[in-house]
Amino acid sequence: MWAVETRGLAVRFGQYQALEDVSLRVPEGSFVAVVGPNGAGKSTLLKALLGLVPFRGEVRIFGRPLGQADPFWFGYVPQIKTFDRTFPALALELVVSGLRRAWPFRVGEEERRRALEALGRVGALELAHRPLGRLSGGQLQRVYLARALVRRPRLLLLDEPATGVDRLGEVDLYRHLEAYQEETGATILMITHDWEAAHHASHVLVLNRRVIGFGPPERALSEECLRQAFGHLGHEHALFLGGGRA
Ligand SMILES: Nc1ncnc2c1ncn2[C@@H]1O[C@H](COP(=O)(O)OP(=O)(O)OP(=O)(O)O)[C@@H](O)[C@H]1O
Repeated sequence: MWAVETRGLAVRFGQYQALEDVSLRVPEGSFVAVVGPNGAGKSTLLKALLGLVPFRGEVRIFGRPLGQADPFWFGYVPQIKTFDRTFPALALELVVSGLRRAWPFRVGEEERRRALEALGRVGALELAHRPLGRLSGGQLQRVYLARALVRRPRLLLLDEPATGVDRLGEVDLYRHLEAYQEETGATILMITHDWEAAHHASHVLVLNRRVIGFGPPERALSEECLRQAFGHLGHEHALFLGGGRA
């Protein structure tokens, strides 16, 4: 079964065409790195899959039209660069909000247990009772990941989850994701600007308003695809084509 299937997906913001004719079939259990230049429509694609932006075309999730998909199938880590740090809440409450459709003003025992387990899973148990405003960028990323994992999603959509995370934390993050995937068989789509991470994915989607390439890293990240997506081969890409930084 396809975890995600899109046909002719298109998103327009006023006069601006952010995505055009995106047709994709993502196999269940795959780990897809989504790459492309700034403004390529990567975040917009994830939002369309979540039904957060209006689109034309067809989206099916695990075989069902998007409108009939169970919201609890999805786990989402948005870009958190614009997070409001004055928002008065504890990390634990943010994680519990992943189990609800509304903000949890009271946290039940079972919810607390599950939230603590999710925080433990991403190595952030000690952050549970910290106010969100006192977390570093990398710590906040972990808490958001715990929030996405707490509902044990079949489809995990991650928008640059390693932003603000140090190199060691990044390796740790990928380890947690791999462990979750191994345990549950979940499908993961992750937007990244990290070529090394893309190289380790099972599939790479190279996006620039349209699908430039989709397939195993060695095929999707061919020189031709990167040239089409980025218009040139910059320093990083040349490095990557040389076999990555590992
Ligand atoms: N709500 C919106 N209203 C109007 N334009 C938008 C909206 N959201 C995104 N856009 C535009 O659509 C284009 C794609 O944006 P998107 O955030 O999907 O790109 P991206 O590939 O995720 O970029 P980045 O790598 O910089 O995060 C951009 O030109 C952006 O300005």
